[in-house]
Amino acid sequence: MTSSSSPSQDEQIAADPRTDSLRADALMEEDVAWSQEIDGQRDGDQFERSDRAALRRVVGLSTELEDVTEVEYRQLRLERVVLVGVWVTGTVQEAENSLAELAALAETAGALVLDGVIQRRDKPDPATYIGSGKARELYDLVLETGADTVVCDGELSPGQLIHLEDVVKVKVVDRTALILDIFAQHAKSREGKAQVALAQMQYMLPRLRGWGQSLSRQMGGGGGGGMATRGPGETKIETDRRRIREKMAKMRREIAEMKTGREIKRQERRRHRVPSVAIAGYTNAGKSSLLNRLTGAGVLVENSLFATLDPTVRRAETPSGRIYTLADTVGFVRHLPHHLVEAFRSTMEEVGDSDLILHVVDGAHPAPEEQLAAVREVIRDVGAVDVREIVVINKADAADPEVLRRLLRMERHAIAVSARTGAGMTELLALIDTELPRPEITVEALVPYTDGGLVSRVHAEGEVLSEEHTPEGTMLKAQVHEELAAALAVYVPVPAIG
Ligand SMILES: Nc1nc2c(ncn2[C@@H]2O[C@H](COP(=O)(O)OP(=O)(O)OP(=O)(O)O)[C@@H](O)[C@H]2O)c(=O)[nH]1
Ligand SMILES: [Mg+2]
Repeated sequence: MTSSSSPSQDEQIAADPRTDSLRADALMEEDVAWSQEIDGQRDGDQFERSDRAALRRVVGLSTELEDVTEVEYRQLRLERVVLVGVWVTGTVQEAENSLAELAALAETAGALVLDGVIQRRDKPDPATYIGSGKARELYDLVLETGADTVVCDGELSPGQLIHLEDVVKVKVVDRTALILDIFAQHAKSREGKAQVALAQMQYMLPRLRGWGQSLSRQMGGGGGGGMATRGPGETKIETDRRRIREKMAKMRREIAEMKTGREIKRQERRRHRVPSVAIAGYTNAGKSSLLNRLTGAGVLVENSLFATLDPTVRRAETPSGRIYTLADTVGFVRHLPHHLVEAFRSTMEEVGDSDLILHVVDGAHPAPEEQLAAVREVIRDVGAVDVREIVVINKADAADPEVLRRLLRMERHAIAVSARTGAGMTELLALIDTELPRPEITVEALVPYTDGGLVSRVHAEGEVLSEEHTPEGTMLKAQVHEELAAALAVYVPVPAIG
């Protein structure tokens, strides 16, 4: 149909007979703004489509392409997607934010976002997620944009995926699958990879029939019947299912073993009573940037969602010289797939186990309050309700000062900082110092110079109130934790009986 060198755009224009005559003009346009040009000259039918559409178009969603090489690169290996959301509750702004986030997720997964629509409904359609009429309009949009995948903003049942695929004639995936895919791409450690693989298998198991298996659709209701009614395909699916279950069991055993190693390290830290601070927060809030800024850790920072999947723990020191650990954690997202919450529970327990949570929120995001709420929900989920929290409002350099004021008013225990410029870091460090639990036991001990290691420990793990070098050894007065107090007990001078 076309002999041009940039096939997909041409094809998609040419494929639509209504725009065929516009093709030559469109090709002369230098940039990708062609779609608006064509929009302006649409025939009546198309205007009507947008008029009657309860499918509300969310503007500004298309992936911004920086240069031609990127266009070619993306077209070679990436999927072209159209997003669709069902807007059940809340304001239109909230619904649009959710779809904008889905667009960011899709881009993080490597897709090119062509368009996005939302439909207002009381609840998602049990058969096709969006209403069946709207599903046919979605099919038009798929044709028009040349998309090869539709991404739905929710978790769809296996049946909904199949039925919607039937109508739109391209692959349909949901938010859960998308997030699983990103996690799979980003996991680096052996444990992280295993956890994601396990979550993917859990997700796949009930959907095994779904993927292009017309057979399962013919079988209909629940696949009752005995051997006699069972086709060869069904047997294959059952075999697959059994294999997946076996793999999952093996994976669970492996994960349990890997977890032990991390547990031991964590207990070691606990035994030494090193206070721990966990940096938690919504994905892309700037958690890794903050860790880097506070400790020079050199952790990967990326403007993409879920850049961090493997928890990093670094040693840090308060201005007063106390040692503590600072842990970077996996980012949170609204509607975090249940399987992933389970898979990453052990990682998130790191948050629950800490003495202090630095809850990082992106002050420059359009809806920081929603992010705060979503993160708190997960924190509650992993049972970390009793841990003290400092809300760290990040990206103060880019945020609207009015929003910063609003957040600071709302959150009693909050501080505005910028991990990028370093603004607010001194204050944050001081705040961490005051919030970290202090050792409770006051001791006075005369530690001989032969046991200098113990003096160093008191400095690192406790708080030295006074220190004096005498001929017999170091005279220390300090606040220490129980174990250290026990170690010092032998050097506590026995009061003279007078
Ligand atoms: N303007 C501005 N941008 C920032 C600031 N802190 C971080 N960023 C940017 O925000 C993006 C995300 O930063 P990360 O530190 O990777 O965020 P994260 O919370 O670790 O993200 P995940 O690991 O993906 O959950 C990067 O592009 C950073 O450069 C800041 O204070 N100001
Ligand atoms: Mg990170």
